[in-house]
Amino acid sequence: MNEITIALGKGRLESFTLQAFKKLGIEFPDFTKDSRKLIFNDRENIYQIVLVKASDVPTYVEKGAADIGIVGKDTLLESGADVFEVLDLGFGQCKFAVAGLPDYTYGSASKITVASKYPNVARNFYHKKGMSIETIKLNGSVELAPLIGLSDVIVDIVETGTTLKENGLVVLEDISEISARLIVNKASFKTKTDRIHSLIEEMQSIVEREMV
Ligand SMILES: Nc1ncnc2c1ncn2[C@@H]1O[C@H](COP(=O)(O)OP(=O)(O)OP(=O)(O)O)[C@@H](O)[C@H]1O
Ligand SMILES: O=P(O)(O)OC[C@H]1O[C@H](OP(=O)(O)OP(=O)(O)O)[C@H](O)[C@@H]1O
Repeated sequence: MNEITIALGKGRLESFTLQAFKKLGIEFPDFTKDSRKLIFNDRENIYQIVLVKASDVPTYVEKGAADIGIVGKDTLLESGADVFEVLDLGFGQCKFAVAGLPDYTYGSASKITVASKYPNVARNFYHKKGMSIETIKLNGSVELAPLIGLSDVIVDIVETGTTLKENGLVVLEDISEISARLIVNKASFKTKTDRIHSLIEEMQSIVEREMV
């Protein structure tokens, strides 16, 4: 019987997650290979991973469809989900930044337009600076926006900086660091205490070991 359901986003965090569980002796079939299957059980049938769209991980965990989730801090911040964020897993590192054309300055414009996959993050960042903005929600290829006049700047993820560079854009301001986080449903944290606590502790020990 599966005791713990784990929501994981299809994409960049899959193989890191699989490796992390392997280090704990929790073995899943290699779901990173092309497959349309969405549910995978570990060898001992204690854990079940459900593969969902990355941006839906907080929803599955908040609603209790999954007990725990592995999700980028970016997605977690944007969602505002009511979950426990229990551990920084250390992988999936990148950062949030404001980017634009090299000569762009905020100047005296009364309102700037910001294109982003993360409109809530963008709004919060500018709100703290005391600036009001108009957000334009995009779902990808965000770097195009300032190039073709859709927005003044973008708020997006920067990892290697290649995408910005290849499109003639630069980081104008850093916002915050991002990495993958372990999140837990609030009710599961109470009802499945032993299993979840020991998983968090074991995960924490491998994260600390990797940092040395
Ligand atoms: N270069 C990068 N671009 C995007 N995300 C990155 C990058 N490097 C690390 N990450 C992290 O990996 C997480 C998952 O990224 P992935 O591209 O799989 O999902 P997504 O961008 O949310 O999904 P989708 O591509 O379906 O919109 C991100 O939420 C982020 O925390
Ligand atoms: O700094 P870099 O290493 O170039 O990585 C950053 C890029 O990666 C992400 O896009 P993604 O690949 O998820 O594609 P998308 O345009 O569909 O969001 C992000 O939105 C940037 O465009």
